[in-house]
Amino acid sequence: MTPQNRSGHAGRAARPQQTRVQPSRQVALDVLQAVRESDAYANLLLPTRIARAGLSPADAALATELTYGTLRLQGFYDRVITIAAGRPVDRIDPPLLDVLRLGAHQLLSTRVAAHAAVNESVGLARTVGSRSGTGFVNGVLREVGRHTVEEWRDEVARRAKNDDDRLSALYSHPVWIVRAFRRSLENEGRGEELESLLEADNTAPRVNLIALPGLAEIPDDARPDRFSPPGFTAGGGDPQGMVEAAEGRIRVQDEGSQLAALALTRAQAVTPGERWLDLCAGPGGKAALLAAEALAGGAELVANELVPARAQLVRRALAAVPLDVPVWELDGTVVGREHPESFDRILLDAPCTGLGALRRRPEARWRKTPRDVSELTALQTALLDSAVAALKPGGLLAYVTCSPHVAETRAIVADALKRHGDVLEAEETATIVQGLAAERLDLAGDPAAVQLWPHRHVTDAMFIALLRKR
Ligand SMILES: C[S@@+](CC[C@H](N)C(=O)[O-])C[C@H]1O[C@@H](n2cnc3c(N)ncnc32)[C@H](O)[C@@H]1O
Repeated sequence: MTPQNRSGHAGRAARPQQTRVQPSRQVALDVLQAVRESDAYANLLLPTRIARAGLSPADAALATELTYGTLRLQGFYDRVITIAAGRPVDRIDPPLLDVLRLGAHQLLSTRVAAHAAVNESVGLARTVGSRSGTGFVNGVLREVGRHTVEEWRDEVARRAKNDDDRLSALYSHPVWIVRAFRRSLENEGRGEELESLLEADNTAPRVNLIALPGLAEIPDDARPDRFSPPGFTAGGGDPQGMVEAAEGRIRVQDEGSQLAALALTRAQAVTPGERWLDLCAGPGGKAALLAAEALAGGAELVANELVPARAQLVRRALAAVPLDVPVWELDGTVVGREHPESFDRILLDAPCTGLGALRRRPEARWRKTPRDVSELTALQTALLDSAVAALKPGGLLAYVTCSPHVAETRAIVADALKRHGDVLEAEETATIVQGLAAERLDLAGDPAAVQLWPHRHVTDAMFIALLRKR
């Protein structure tokens, strides 16, 4: 594999053919740049950019695939680009690196013809940098395109420093995340599933929907979820159209999130007049499901969310349910002190690293650091203490994260059980979740908690632990 030894000021390169950049590639590049430069969230920015560019549905789908695919496999593409360019990626102009990543994705992971991928990338390079950069991009991508993805995988693996580095490179996850996932799987005696998990994280998630129980029905032509009774994927129809037509009574929601909320609401029969609290409710997906379940069972619900803009989203989500749900904007860590022993059931869907939702937030893996874990675990502990204080004796608490990191999951719960051992006990969450699921889940590890996985359950990696206050 021949590195490109040019300086990046490629006066010597053959002049690439002039091309008009195809708009979906321009949109993808704009989003990649915004993600890199201003920490934008691809899932929020992409729809706006697609609308602004007036892309057709086909072009919008291409822009989405290019953006998400490039962000997911960025770690692998960077290794390839390093070899092809003969220099580490941190010595490549960042705007040109965006173009190279997007080009490498087209060459190695799509059916885009190689000449189109290279020419379009050269066109994009022209829009972002100096004229000299176009020759560099042309040379590097021609080298990338000279080998198949399998050959690149072999080469990248051959150069890896150790096995964690190999997995990190091939599956495009930072090493610390590879190690965190391994630890969590080993904790369940399933360490051998690591590569399947890493691979599943690089697969686009299905758009999963929920028909809020008692308020909407799963459409006849839909495919019901395997596990969550109100969950489904759309048959032939457009999921977004379905959501709009149902005015919020049908919503987009991952199956794992549905199971987490249902674990709390269906763990035992609801006594009318029960008071429920969703302590960290924004943006309100689980709050809407809790509200529907509360309405059906005659319970009351309070939602709380610290961030006012997110509290607004909770109000919007709750508008679909004809139940009066107050939305507080309190710091959840003080709710226990201000409202002691006030609630029969509490959902603590804690702020977390989100490492369990990397399929849908592709850039998150490059942003999070181990330091985020330690900051979040302190907050998770404080929120859990507050939730325990706010729970009535006999009440039930669901501690939930969309992260499988042991420090954010089993360690937080074990620590709380130790500190509140006089009043708090673990429920057999696995039995409860199996009891409500439409089909038996393949669960492993300590049955006091449930860890869902993208590779095993095709859900986000949600963690659910039910705790009872004596
Ligand atoms: C994982 S999200 C909750 C997701 C939500 N349950 C849903 O299903 O849509 C965690 C939320 O906690 C909020 N949060 C962070 N710190 C908080 C605090 N101290 N008190 C209350 N909410 C907080 C965040 O703003 C975020 O909206």
